[in-house]
Amino acid sequence: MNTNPLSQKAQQTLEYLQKLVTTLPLFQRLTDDMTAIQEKADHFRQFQDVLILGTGGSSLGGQAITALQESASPKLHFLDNIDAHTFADVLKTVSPHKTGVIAISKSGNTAETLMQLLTCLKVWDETPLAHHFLIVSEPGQNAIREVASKFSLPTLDHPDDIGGRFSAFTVVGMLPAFIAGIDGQSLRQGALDVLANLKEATVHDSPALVGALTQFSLCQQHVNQSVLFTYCDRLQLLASWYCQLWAESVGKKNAIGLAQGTTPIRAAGATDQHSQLQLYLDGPRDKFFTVLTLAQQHSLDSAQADFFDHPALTTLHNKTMGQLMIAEQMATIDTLKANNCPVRELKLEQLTPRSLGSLMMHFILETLAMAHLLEVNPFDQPAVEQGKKLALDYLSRAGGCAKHGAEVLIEE
Ligand SMILES: O=P(O)(O)OC[C@H]1O[C@](O)(CO)[C@@H](O)[C@@H]1O
Repeated sequence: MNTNPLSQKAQQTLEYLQKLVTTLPLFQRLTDDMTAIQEKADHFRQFQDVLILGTGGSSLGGQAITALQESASPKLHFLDNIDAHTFADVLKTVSPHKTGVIAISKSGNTAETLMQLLTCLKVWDETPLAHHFLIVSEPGQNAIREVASKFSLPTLDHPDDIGGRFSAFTVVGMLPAFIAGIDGQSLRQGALDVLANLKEATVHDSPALVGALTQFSLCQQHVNQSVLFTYCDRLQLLASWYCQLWAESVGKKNAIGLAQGTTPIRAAGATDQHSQLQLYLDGPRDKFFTVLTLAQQHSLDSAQADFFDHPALTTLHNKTMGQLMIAEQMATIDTLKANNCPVRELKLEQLTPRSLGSLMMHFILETLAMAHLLEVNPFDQPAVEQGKKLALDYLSRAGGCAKHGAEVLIEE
């Protein structure tokens, strides 16, 4: 019997994950019928533009998945904020008669999403609303369902037993995926592939467990930031999705009130080599790096530079942009290693719906494993409620914004 405490924790965490696979709704629903979602998606595919309202887990999964959209239409606009300037800019570019609007909110009570929806309903008031709008929310009574009922808007159910940040494989991610023409079944298959491997895994060959254990051990040594460096623009939104998943799941107090968690950070290669890398290599040794790379980068025609003298140009001669990207991703990994920074590479042979599904499921499992190791509940987010209540309180009090010196510009 192994008496090393970390080995024991590892074994318990693996058993926890393997049990979750057979019990947790998130994993059970991966083979659910998607006919109703596909039908709604077919309807929305007729539009030129589709606005997807919602925030956090009701938006980020869809954003990460639809980054793989190949077709130009319909154009999807994920509006996940309440910056009226951005909202107005998008509204200027779309014609209500040619645009569908989908509002997603698990709880149905999120102020930001409700404000977005109420704003759109006014703009679309000369269109048949039931044709243009769709509401996705959990069953039962809530604010967004009251709006749906008042305006006779069609609805789809968000599963009530799958939390927002874990919902990318449900209607929340699948509906945008189908609208964008992405093969949602393959995406789910990628997730199922990872679960099948987990069922057979040991503590030594479960990538999710090994990833969580590495980060758990490092965070005992005050390495409490987790940088996800993506070398592919289409994976930048995956990094945003990952940040919410990780932050809301592991960043909280444990049963005896001790603050736990590591801070997720997004970095985009090669761009952020010219912005953040200096700090990463030379600054505080408090970061763990995951470099997400592609084995094959997209390539345009090779550059012609043999008629120049400067070595910065001649080095590029006959080389493609994809080759430069591959060289840079390798160089970043090796430089991090050379500077004794803890780093791992997650390499995708190809970026497809199936490989993306596998990657997302890997991160979900790694997050659940980390929460188990830290002894926190991965499924709640108690601390954010305080700010939500206060914001509504300020909103309802006249002059509340002035307290912070903020002003609201009202445009007629
Ligand atoms: O889907 P909902 O209920 O609108 O919530 C949106 C997001 O808000 C949060 O509750 C945090 O504020 C997230 O956990 C969630 O993904």
